Amino acid sequence: MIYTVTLNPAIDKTIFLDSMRKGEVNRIKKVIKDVGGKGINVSKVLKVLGKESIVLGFLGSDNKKYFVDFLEDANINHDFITVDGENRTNLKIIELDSDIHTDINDIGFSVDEESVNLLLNRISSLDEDDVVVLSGSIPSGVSDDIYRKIIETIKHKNAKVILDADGKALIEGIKAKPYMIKPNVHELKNIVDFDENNMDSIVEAGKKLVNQGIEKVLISMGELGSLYITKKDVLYANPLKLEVKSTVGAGDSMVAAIAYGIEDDLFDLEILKLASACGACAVMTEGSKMLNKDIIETIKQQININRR
Ligand SMILES: Nc1ncnc2c1ncn2[C@@H]1O[C@H](COP(=O)(O)OP(=O)(O)OP(=O)(O)O)[C@@H](O)[C@H]1O
Ligand SMILES: O=P(O)(O)OC[C@@]1(O)O[C@H](CO)[C@@H](O)[C@@H]1O
Repeated sequence: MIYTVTLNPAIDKTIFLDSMRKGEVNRIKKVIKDVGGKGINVSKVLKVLGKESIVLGFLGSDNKKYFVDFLEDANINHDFITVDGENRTNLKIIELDSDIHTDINDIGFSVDEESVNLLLNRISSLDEDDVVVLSGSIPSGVSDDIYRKIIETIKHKNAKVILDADGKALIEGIKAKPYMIKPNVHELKNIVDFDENNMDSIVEAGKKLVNQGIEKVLISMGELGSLYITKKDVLYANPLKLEVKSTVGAGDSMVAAIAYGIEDDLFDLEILKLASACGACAVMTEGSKMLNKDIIETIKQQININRR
């Protein structure tokens, strides 16, 4: 089974306006709302790909129904620990005149120690060979080394953990040597030093992490495509020229494809192809709405993978 963990779910509120004028009243032209949070997004894409998963994590009691109704309508399994407070609303601002996209992510609820222990217990009961996705920011009250603790709890069971985090959560998390990580270039900068304008230097940074014991590193580089680095191989996926509707969830869509590929024992090349198609499809989709499987299949045919 694939488990996704979302410690800090979010309602993604995408607002469209002509341009943002600081210090003035700005009028919104259009709003869309989606149920989001990185792990939840991964489970949404897995559903589209035809794969079952279970969403774990924390869910604030105040607006819990909005999330539960969405997940149940979409037939996505969930088993959250309910905590006091409200799930955050993250603003995704799209300025139509300049096509600038800005994210303003809220802090979210605070979690008590008892709830953290309940989650750790729930995760410790996972089965051998499960695939576990740990992604997104850590709410207040939860320590920065939570992902490290979770990985240490389940690693001996042969569970394969994919970690997609930023800052201290990533720095701490990689100490437990997850099976795979999916940093973007900015996140990678937090853990290794390299020249982001030089592809060879980015590859070397990925290799350094593989040599430290992380088996696979997928580095997403936005409009420049992505690199998939293992002990045996360095694969590069060319980007496609796309109409960018929203990059929100592009990384999560790649992570979903990786989880799918790991569970189905796909070759790395196939995983990267599917991940790139899912990432591209997310970019072509408004907000963090559910992707379309036919579009993913069509895009997959256009992805070129080169060995480096
Ligand atoms: N502007 C773009 N044009 C074409 N493809 C893109 C673009 N932005 C993203 N992608 C595709 O989506 C993948 C993931 O994007 P990105 O590197 O921005 O992930 P991310 O920063 O983790 O995203 P997020 O945190 O918003 O989910 C890229 O590797 C690429 O395949
Ligand atoms: O604040 P975090 O947890 O880092 O990121 C949260 C978030 O930006 O990630 C998803 C896109 O990847 C969105 O659905 C959500 O709003």
